Amino acid sequence: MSNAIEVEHLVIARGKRRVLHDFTCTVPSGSVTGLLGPSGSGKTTLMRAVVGVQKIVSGTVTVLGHPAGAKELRDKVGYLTQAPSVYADLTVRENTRYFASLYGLSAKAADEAISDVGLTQAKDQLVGQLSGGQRARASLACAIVSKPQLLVLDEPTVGQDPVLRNELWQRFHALAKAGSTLLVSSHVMDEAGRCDRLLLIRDGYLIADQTPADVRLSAGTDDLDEAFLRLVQAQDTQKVG
Ligand SMILES: Nc1ncnc2c1ncn2[C@@H]1O[C@H](COP(=O)(O)OP(=O)(O)OP(=O)(O)O)[C@@H](O)[C@H]1O
Repeated sequence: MSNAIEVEHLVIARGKRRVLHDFTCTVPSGSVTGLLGPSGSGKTTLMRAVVGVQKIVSGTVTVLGHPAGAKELRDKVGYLTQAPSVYADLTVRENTRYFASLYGLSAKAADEAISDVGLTQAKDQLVGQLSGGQRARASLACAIVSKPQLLVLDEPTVGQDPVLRNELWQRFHALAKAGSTLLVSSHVMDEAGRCDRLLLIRDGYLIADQTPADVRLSAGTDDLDEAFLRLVQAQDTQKVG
C-alpha cells in the first residue's frame, strides 16, 4: 500500500516554541488514520502542515506525491478546521451547494453530503441558527462534498452525541472504502479503536505509529487509554535513561 502522506523529520515552531520535534510518520493510502493526543500536543499543527498552511522550520511533508501545499493538490485535499467554515447567513443546503458548485458538482452531490452527516432534517435552516454540533456537521458536509482523495479532519466528532459519532465513523470508513484517505484527529482515546492506524502524539513527539491492535500489544493492555499512558511512561523512562 502506498502512502498518501509522508512526513520526514518535521520541525515546527509556533511563536518562539518548538511544537513538533523531528516528527516522522506515514499515512497509508485508503486508510482511516487517527491522530490522537492530548490538547496542545500538536495535532492541529501537524494537520496544518499537511494541508500546506503552516510554516515549517525543517523537514518535508509529501502529500499524494507532491510537496504539501502544491497547486496540484488544491482539488485533491479537503480540510475540516475546528472552527466552522460555513456561512452563517446561508442555509445548510445553500452552503453545501455552494461548495459543490466550486467543484462543478450537482445539487444531488450536496444533498448526499448533507444526508451523510445526518443533517437532512435541518437542511433548510440557516447555519447561524444551528447548534454547535450541527454547525460542525454542516462544515463537514462541505468538506466531504467533493469526495477529495485526502480528507484532513480536525476533531470532526467533538460535541456530537454517541449515536451520531458512531454514524460519522461509519461514514469515514465508507469514504475510505470508496478510495479516500482520512486523517482524523481526536483527543478522545475511545475513538482510537475505530481507526485503521494510529499516530499517537504527545508534546510534539510521535509516540506510536501503529495499528490499534499493535498499540495494545506493545503496551500490554487492551485498554487504549491505558496503552497511551504506558507508552508515555516508556518514552519518559527512555528520555531519563
Ligand atoms: N498561533 C499560535 N501561536 C503560538 N503558539 C501556538 C499557536 N497555535 C498553537 N500554538 C501552540 O502550539 C502547540 C500545539 O498546538 P496545536 O493546536 O497543534 O495542538 P492540538 O493538539 O491540536 O490541541 P487541541 O486538541 O487543543 O486542538 C500548543 O502548545 C499551542 O499552545
